[in-house]
Amino acid sequence: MKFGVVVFPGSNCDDDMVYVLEELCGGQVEKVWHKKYSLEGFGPEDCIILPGGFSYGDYLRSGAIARISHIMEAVIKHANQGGYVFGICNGFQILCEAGLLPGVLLANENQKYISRNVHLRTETTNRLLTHSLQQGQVLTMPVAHGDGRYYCDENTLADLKANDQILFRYCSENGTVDDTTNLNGSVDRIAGICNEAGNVFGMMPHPERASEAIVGLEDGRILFENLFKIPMEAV
Ligand SMILES: NC(=O)CC[C@H](N)C(=O)O
Repeated sequence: MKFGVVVFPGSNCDDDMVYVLEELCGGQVEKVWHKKYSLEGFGPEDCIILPGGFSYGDYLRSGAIARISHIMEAVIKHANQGGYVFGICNGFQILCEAGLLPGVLLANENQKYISRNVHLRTETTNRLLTHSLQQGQVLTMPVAHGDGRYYCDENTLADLKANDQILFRYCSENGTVDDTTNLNGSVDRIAGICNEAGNVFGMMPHPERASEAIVGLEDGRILFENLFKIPMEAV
């Protein structure tokens, strides 16, 4: 399997993604420009990454313009055929705008850009991205966003819970989720989710910025290593 890292005007985590997947994980990676109409050369066994950044300057609404870019038609097709897609930060925002994931990312509750390390509680290990973790395991990695407040209505939240689609919630160092872990006002402290089928993942924190000892944090690499087990049946 190989990875395609989509590059939009304003993406700024694409090189970090390529570095982690290629240099640290030993994977095969190709960048894919947003103006392409197809994902030619990629199959259902390949994983498409939507990296973080400020696609189209975050004008209109984060991810709202990227969602109508040429390449997203191909990404939606890839996902609908069962292909894996992983969106990080701005990538998560784009996946929600595109309807590949439920809900939306709103401006942070405090109306400020938040850039700091956070703790994440692993909510499920039944999904490819988290399969090697322990239920409740706490990971540490940075967030860097202005529009990170995950919102969905009550019915959608009930579905996310019932279908085991919540991957991570913001928590304290010891794994508790309470008022002190309300980072940005997200519904139920949600930091990352997947679709019902389990082939589309999105999260606001940045695992690619926490993937080697030299940067002080390594938990993020676990998530990328898990993707090398595509398809889920291979786990
Ligand atoms: N690091 C990022 O991907 C930034 C995400 C987004 N543009 C925001 O500020 O909310």
